[in-house]
Amino acid sequence: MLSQVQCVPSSLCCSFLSQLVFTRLLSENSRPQPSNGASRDTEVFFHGPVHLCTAGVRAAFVLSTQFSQSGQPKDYALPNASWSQGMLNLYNEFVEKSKDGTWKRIPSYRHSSDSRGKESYFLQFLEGEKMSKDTRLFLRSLDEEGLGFEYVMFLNPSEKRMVTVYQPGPYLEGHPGFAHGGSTAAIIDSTIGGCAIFVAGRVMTANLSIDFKNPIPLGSVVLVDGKVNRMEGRKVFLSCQVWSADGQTLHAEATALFIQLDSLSRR
Ligand SMILES: CCCCC/C=C\C/C=C\C/C=C\C/C=C\CCCC(=O)SCCNC(=O)CCNC(=O)[C@H](O)C(C)(C)COP(=O)(O)OP(=O)(O)OC[C@H]1O[C@@H](n2cnc3c(N)ncnc32)[C@H](O)[C@@H]1OP(=O)(O)O
Repeated sequence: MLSQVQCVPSSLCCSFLSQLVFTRLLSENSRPQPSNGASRDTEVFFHGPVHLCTAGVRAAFVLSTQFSQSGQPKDYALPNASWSQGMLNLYNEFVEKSKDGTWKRIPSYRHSSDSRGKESYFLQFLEGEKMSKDTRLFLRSLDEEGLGFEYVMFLNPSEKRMVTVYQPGPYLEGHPGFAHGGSTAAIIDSTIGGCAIFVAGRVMTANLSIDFKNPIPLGSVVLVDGKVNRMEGRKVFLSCQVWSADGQTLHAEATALFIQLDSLSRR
């Protein structure tokens, strides 16, 4: 139990918010705790050569693979000490909205294979896929908390909508002090990709068009709000907006086309 409290910034300990976060952590984590008092998410590393095959291109990488001490994959879509107060506020807002089932927090793991069987919405996408234990999801590729993509997604199934509470870290810098546009494209793609997967199963991005309206300061918190607008045969049309946490600044607007795949194995 102590290890879970340590995930929450100490300044929050007496606040109502900390109660919410703490309660949520307790309810979402029923995994057994380590007996030695160490954090459940203490990281253990090993190194080994693996082969990554993508679109016919083969390359050898040496990667480090991360596991929680309990042996369970770490869910990165839960609060950690790098999350700002603004990030926690938005997270708690959507956790509240999830209590009646309208919204659903999407767990997030470092490896695609760790997601298999854990989230029924995405089971169709993951079943039958060839997934290596040693590759990493791009947005979860950094070991240190807070340096890259800190985010949590919430799905609204009836609205075919996904929101991502997102805090870009310093390794995503483009212009000094601001997030690189490519990182913004990546979080948009992943957010609407989640929507597209929900409605259509296996999909790939065919087109993504982004208007960058206002730069995103590093360390700020934004809400990436994407939804499916319509499906025509195999084509899934989506749109997305990126707003500042206070809803006052529109950072980016996007439209996208995803194509439903019959099978990834043919490529
Ligand atoms: C997000 C997390 C949620 C949580 C999930 C939990 C666990 C999940 C674990 C892992 C999930 C991983 C990632 C999350 C998901 C998404 C985020 C990343 C998504 C990407 O980052 S993915 C990489 C970039 N992506 C590519 O690397 C695609 C390269 N590309 C191709 O592989 C082909 O190009 C393809 C397959 C797209 C289509 O090929 P194809 O042969 O199947 O289909 P075809 O060409 O026949 O087109 C059929 C109809 O679409 C029209 N059409 C096609 N392309 C168009 C275009 N660009 N503009 C306008 N119309 C277009 C045609 O005109 C025709 O239209 P019509 O039927 O009317 O004639």
